Formats: sequence, structure tokens, C-alpha cells
Amino acid sequence: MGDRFAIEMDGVTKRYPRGITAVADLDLRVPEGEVLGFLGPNGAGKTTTMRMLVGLVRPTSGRIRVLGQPPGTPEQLAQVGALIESPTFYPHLSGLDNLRLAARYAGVPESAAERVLAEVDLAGRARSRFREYSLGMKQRLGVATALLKEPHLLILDEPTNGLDPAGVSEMRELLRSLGRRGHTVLLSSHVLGEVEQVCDRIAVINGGRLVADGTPDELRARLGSGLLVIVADPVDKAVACLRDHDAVSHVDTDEGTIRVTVDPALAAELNRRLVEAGVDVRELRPVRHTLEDAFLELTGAERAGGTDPTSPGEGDK
Ligand SMILES: Nc1ncnc2c1ncn2[C@@H]1O[C@H](COP(=O)(O)OP(=O)(O)OP(=O)(O)O)[C@@H](O)[C@H]1O
Repeated sequence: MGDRFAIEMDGVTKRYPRGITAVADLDLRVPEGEVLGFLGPNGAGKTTTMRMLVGLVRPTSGRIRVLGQPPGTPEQLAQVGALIESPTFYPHLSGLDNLRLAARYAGVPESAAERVLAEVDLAGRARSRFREYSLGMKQRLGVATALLKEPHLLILDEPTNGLDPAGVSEMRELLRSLGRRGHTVLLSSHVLGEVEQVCDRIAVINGGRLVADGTPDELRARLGSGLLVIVADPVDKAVACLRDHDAVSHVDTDEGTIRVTVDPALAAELNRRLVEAGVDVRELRPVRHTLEDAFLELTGAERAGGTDPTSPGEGDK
């Protein structure tokens, strides 16, 4: 959509008292209509950035414009739906009544409550009490609150946090539908698998700094070449032959399995070379780098200890 930016951040730094620099010299532009995944490990500075965008935190330096306005002005806030801290809902009231109250606070007609409940696919549970909602339904009610004002920009801080796989999948579908309807969305997460399918672009932040910014495909490409896994005999001869090839940037072995960093399109040629060199090739298969590999590489983060169910396998690095 056009060349207008919903979010413009230029050289934004936030230093908290006691010396923590949460955000450092951040440049970020989000065009109108884009769904941007804002990705980073815990403590990377995502929440601080989002809080700055709605005027809850003042930057130490730098320039911020949200929908063309400085953050936190009444005009800006009227056009931004944010889910940054968990909103407070009354447990004994229904989802619908909670939203009607929120609509009143937001100064929009109460009739908006039913519209947004349908948007987050909760119309069927409109009259259930909030306390009877699953965590996923509670999170979707939070998104519904952010939608009440029909905002031009949605800022959602980790809306999938704490959800089970079914909840994540429902939230993902909701976010995808918001994107399809032309909303501009800034969506943070520390789990790549939760955002890569719904975002047009991903900005990766680490230690308060932007370390990468691109479409999922561009980020994947940043990893450079792919990987081939080869089982061959004799191993030493195979390794020597592979190291000889100009296009191969790295070869190592792990318990007899050879890992070759190379464009997987060269698999057939490498196979031919090995056979010509008298090597018996028993297995040769490409391993596609996942975007998660790219993310972990960029952030230097460890694979989360079993809490992030996004990675199909271990040990490909
Ligand atoms: N009010 C505050 N006062 C001092 N330091 C803070 C404050 N809020 C955040 N920080 C620090 O700033 C850094 C960035 O925190 P922030 O919450 O922005 O990161 P995050 O990427 O949202 O992390 P998470 O995914 O864990 O929520 C952290 O080191 C954090 O301890």
C-alpha cells in the first residue's frame, strides 16, 4: 500500500535508569498495510520498543512517528490498537459485556463489541463468562479489545505467549486474517515459528539492536548456502575430495556423517565427483536451513529447552 509509513523510528535509543540500554540506535520503518514480525529473544527490547510507540515510555534519543504523529498524542492513540500489557477483564462478566465496557472506555459505540467478537471468532462464546474462557480465548479477547477502535495500526506484544499449539494456531489464523483485511500490524514474538507464516516481513532485534530485517525468504537467503549431509566410504577420501571443490565453503564430519556447506543445487555434481574419486556414496541429501536456524544464528540464542515446539530436529549445525 502506497509509500506511507505507519511506523517510523530513526536512531531510537532507550536507556533505563541504572544503565540498561534496552534499545540502541534503532531504525525501523513499517509501511501501511504490512504485517511486521518483531522478533527477538527475551530481553531483546521488543516490549520497550512497543511501549515507546504508544507513548508509555519516552525514548532517550531518536525520532519516532506513528501514523505521522509523535507517540502518545490523543490523535495517534485514537488510531492505534495496542495489546502490550494484558488488559484487565472482569472474570464474572461475559466476553461481550467486558468488551462493551472496554468500548465505553475507548469512547466507541457499544455495538462495536459484537463486531470485534466476530472478528476474533468468539461470537459463539460471547455470553460465556471471561473466567470460563481458555487462555487462547482470553488472548483473542485481548486482540478484540485492541480492534474496538477500528485502528489503522495494531501493536501486539507476544499475543501467542503461553498458548498451547492449538491456541497458537488459532491466533495465527486470526493474525493472518487481520493482515488480509489490510491492517498494519506490528507483532512481537520470541518464537519465530509463530510469526513466520503470518508476517510480510520480519525485523530481528537482539540486545536492543536491529540485527536483520527482511522477508522470510530474504532472511533465509542470508544464511547463504545450504547444507548437504553425506554418508560415504572411505570418509577421509570423501572429505578431501569435497574440500577440493571451489563451491564448498565448509566440510566437517560427525560420527562418519559428512556435513557440507554448499548450494544444494550442486548435489548431483558433488555425487559424480565423489564416485569418480572412487568413493562409495551411500547417502546424499540436502538439509534446508529453517528460518529458525537463521533466527538463532542472528541472535546467538540457544535452542530453547523444550519450550519452543518449532524446530523439527537438532544437530544440523
Ligand atoms: N522499566 C524498566 N526499568 C529498567 N530496565 C528495564 C525496564 N523494562 C525493561 N528493562 C530492561 O530492558 C531490557 C529489554 O527489555 P524488554 O522488556 O524491552 O525486552 P523484550 O524483548 O520485550 O523481552 P521479553 O521477550 O522477555 O518480554 C531488559 O534488559 C530489561 O530488563
